Amino acid sequence: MTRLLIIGSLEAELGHAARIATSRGARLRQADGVTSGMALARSEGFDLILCDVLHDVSWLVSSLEAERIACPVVACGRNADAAAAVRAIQAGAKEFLPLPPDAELIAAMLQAAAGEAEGPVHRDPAMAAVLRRAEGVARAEASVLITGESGTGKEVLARYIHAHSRRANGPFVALNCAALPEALLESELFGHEKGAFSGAVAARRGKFEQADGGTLLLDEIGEMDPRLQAKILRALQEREIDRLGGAGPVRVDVRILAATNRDLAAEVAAGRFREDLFFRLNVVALRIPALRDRPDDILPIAERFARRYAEANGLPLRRFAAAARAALLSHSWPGNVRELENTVHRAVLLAEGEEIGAEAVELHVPVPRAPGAAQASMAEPQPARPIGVAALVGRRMEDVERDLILETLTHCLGNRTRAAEILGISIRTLRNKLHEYRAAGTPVPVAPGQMPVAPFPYAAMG
Ligand SMILES: Nc1ncnc2c1ncn2[C@@H]1O[C@H](COP(=O)(O)OP(=O)(O)OP(=O)(O)O)[C@@H](O)[C@H]1O
Repeated sequence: MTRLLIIGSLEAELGHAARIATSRGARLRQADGVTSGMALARSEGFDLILCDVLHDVSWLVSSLEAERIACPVVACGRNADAAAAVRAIQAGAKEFLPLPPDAELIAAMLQAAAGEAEGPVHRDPAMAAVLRRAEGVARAEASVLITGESGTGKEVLARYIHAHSRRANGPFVALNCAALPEALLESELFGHEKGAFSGAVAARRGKFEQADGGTLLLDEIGEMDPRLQAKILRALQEREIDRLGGAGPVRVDVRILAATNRDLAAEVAAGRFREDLFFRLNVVALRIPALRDRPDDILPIAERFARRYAEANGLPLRRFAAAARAALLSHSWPGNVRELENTVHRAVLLAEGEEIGAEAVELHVPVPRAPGAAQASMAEPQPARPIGVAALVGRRMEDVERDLILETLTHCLGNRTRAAEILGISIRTLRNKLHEYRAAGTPVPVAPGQMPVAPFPYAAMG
């Protein structure tokens, strides 16, 4: 079930959008303005926010960013208001929804916000066995530990378990435990009262409370600090949590799924992960095989992505030519399904002609990892031209940053959202940097279709 927040009056067209959304199963909340909308976002957590352009979309997006509330914002406005649409996208809105709303468009938005609504694609017997087992345990209440290399589909499997569980109508909330420093992770998990620490300007419900009645996925749990591991254990055993600065425990009804690409048993043996928590989480263990170990999945998953990215870019659906299929099957996919997704995305944009040919399928040879580097670094496509850090010595930080940003953008065919994701910076930061580079006369890559007259992939202005 998608949790939707609408900011704006429900009296006119937005009311119609709200009715379509609820008829498609969304759970709806409404706020009259961005300030009250922010207050709801802090306390409840949403999968999607629809904001009327009559309100300050830019303030909303930057406030969400500043408070690290990850939630896509779709701006909406009257059909003819092209300038408002451009302003909203520039302000960081993910999409623009013209009003009066189109029912199919709303359905597609809700589906995209709910994540993998289509479920995992599979043809290989190895993956079929994992999914059978997942379905079997879905209806139980036990915790499940999902392991597998980075990008194998651990979150997709967690959503699948949630969708087949008795909690399917409750929220599914995911948190990446490696993405935040310990203090922030703690308040993200358990919430805090206003003034609990400097910077806690308003009370905020944590992920445990947001997931009440549903499922909480703790992704990359192997990275969690032992002190927080103890708090998670308490939440599992007592079914209650303590907000930071809170007056007393809060009861929560949450099923925990945990995912990791580490060998947690080895982490326990090394004294880095609590044994009691490990046993508690590991009641049921599901291991997703690496993509290279389930070759029959490669082509069906590639076809799903080819369809998805053709639709998203308004391009015709094309089949893979025989040579392209052979190339996909011969690669070892160190970045697993995520790498396949990036490769197919690029191929869809690069392909010319009736079919997606082998020349559009760019496969990158992985760069050897530095000792101790997180495995997650293998998830993203590798740089086209591997460079050792030592080779950068003597260069200015600023120049290296610019080259990295532009190279990543080229690699993403000018897609800024994707580039910002890979670089780990906000779209806004990326946009500001690109403005600077352009102002200094450096050409900046643009996405195909964005600048029809400019030669791809570089345009002097974008
Ligand atoms: N079987 C599948 N069918 C369709 N899409 C899939 C499948 N498995 C993974 N994906 C897609 O591949 C990408 C990576 O999947 P996901 O985020 O679930 O991996 P992960 O193992 O959780 O990654 P990480 O270890 O980095 O957290 C996502 O875009 C997801 O939608």
